[in-house]
Amino acid sequence: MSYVDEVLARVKEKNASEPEFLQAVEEVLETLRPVIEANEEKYKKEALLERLVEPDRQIKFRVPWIDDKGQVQVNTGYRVQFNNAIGPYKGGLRLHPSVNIGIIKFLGFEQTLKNSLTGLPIGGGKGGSDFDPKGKSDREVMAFCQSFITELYKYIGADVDVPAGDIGTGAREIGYMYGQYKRITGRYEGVLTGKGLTFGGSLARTEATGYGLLYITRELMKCHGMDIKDKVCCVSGSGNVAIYATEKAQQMGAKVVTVSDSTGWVYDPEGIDLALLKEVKEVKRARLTEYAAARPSAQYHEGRGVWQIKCDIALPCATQNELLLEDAKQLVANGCTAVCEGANMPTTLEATKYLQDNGVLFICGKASNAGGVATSALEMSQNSERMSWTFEEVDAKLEQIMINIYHNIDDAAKRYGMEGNYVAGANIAGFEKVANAMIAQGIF
Ligand SMILES: NC(=O)C1=CN([C@@H]2O[C@H](COP(=O)(O)OP(=O)(O)OC[C@H]3O[C@@H](n4cnc5c(N)ncnc54)[C@H](OP(=O)(O)O)[C@@H]3O)[C@@H](O)[C@H]2O)C=CC1
Ligand SMILES: O=C(O)CCC(=O)C(=O)O
Repeated sequence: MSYVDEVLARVKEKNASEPEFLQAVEEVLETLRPVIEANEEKYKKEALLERLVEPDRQIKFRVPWIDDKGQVQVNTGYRVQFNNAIGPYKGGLRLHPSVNIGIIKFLGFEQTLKNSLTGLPIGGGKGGSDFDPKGKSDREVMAFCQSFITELYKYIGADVDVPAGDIGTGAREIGYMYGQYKRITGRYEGVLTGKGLTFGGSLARTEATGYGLLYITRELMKCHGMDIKDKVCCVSGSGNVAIYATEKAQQMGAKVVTVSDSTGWVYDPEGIDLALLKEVKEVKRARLTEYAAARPSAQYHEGRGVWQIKCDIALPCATQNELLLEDAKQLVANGCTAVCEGANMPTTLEATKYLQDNGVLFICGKASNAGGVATSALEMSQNSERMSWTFEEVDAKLEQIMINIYHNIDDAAKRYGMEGNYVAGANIAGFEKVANAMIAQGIF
C-alpha cells in the first residue's frame, strides 16, 4: 500500500463521522500523489501527511447567552487551530446551525493550504458556532458574540490566532467580538480582521473575496484566449462573497443572471440589479422573495436550481456541496466554459471530476476565494504598522495576489504533468510551502 493510501485509510477510520473533512482530505491527498511519491521515504519518515491532517488543537466550548425573553440559550463554540507552520492561525468564524466539528475541521484544513497560496505569512484555522444569527435581534447577537469571545479570547491574539468573518459572521458580529476582546484584555490590537473602518478595518476587505474571485477568473480566461466581457455568469448565494463577485463581474462587463439563498433562487435575465440586492440582503437582511417582488424582470423559484440556467461562467458562492454531479452535467450540456469557486468546497468530488473530464476550466476555492484571507493579512499588516492604506492600494495588491496565485497553481500543475488541472496545482503549490516549513521547524 502506498503512503498516501495508508494515510487516507487511517484518516477515514479515525474521522468516520466527519464526511466534509474526509472529502477535503481525500481531494487533497489524491492530487498530491505524484509529489509524495517523488519523496515518499522522506515524507513517510517525518510522518508529514499524518501531521498535516491532524489539527494542532481543537477547542470546543459552551456559549451561554440570554435571549430577548430572558431565557438562557446555550450554543457550542469551536476553534480549530489547524497549522501554524507559516504564520499565526488565520481563518473565519462560521455562525450557522449546521456547524459541527467536522465542518470546522474541513474548513481549517483547506484554510492551511489556501493561506499558503496567498504568499503571505498566515497559518490555517477556522471556528464558529451552531448559533443562528438569522431572526435574532441586534441585542441577542451581541449577547452571543460577547459570550463567545469571553471563552475564545484565551486562545487568540494578533500574533497567535486571528479570526475573521465567514457565513453568518459579518461586520456587525466582528464589531461585537472585537469590543468584548478589548474589554477583557485591555489590548487594542489586530486580533480580528474584517473590522469596521473606524477601528482598524481595511478598506476593500468587504469586497475582497468576491473581487478576488473575479480577478483570478479574468486571468484564467485571458490565459485561455477569452475575455470576461459580455459573458453570462450564474452566481449562487447572495451574501458577502456573492454580492461582491456580482459587483466586480458587472464592472468587468459580464452579465450576472442568478443569485440564491438558503430558501430559493432568482433568475433575472436582464441582469441582477445590484443596488436592489444590496438593499434586500445587506440592509434589510431579508429573503430573495423581496428582490423578486421589487424587480419585474426577476423570476423567483423555491429550492435550488441556479445551475440549470445557461451560462458561460459559473461562480458558486454559497456553501459546501451545492454544485452536484447533476448540476455539472447541466452546466456542460449548456456550454459552460469555466467554474470558479467563491465558496469553500461548493463542488462535490464527482461534479469536479465531471467538469474537468469535459473540458470545463475549474479553479477550486482554495485558490479562487483566497482574496478574502489575503486582504485580511493586509489588514493585519496595516494594524501592525498603525497605518491605513487607500482602497486603491489594497485593491491593487489583491489583484496582483490573485494573478500570482493563478500562475503559481498553473505552474505547479505543469511541473507534475497535469497541465490545466488547477485543483492539483492549488493543492501542490499550497502543500509545498507548508511541508517545507514543517520540516524545517522540526517534529511537533
Ligand atoms: N466572507 C469571506 O471573506 C469568505 C467566505 N468564503 C466562503 O464563501 C461562502 C459564502 O460565505 P459568505 O458570503 O461570507 O457568507 P454569507 O453568510 O454572507 O452568505 C452566505 C450565502 O450562502 C447562502 N447559504 C448559506 N448556507 C446555505 C445552505 N446550507 N444552503 C443554501 N444556501 C446557503 C446564504 O443564504 P441565507 O441568506 O438564506 O442564509 C447566503 O446567501 C462560504 O462557503 C464561505 O466559507 C470563502 C472565503 C472568504
Ligand atoms: O479573512 C479571513 O481570515 C478568513 C476568510 C475565510 O474564512 C476563508 O478564507 O474561508
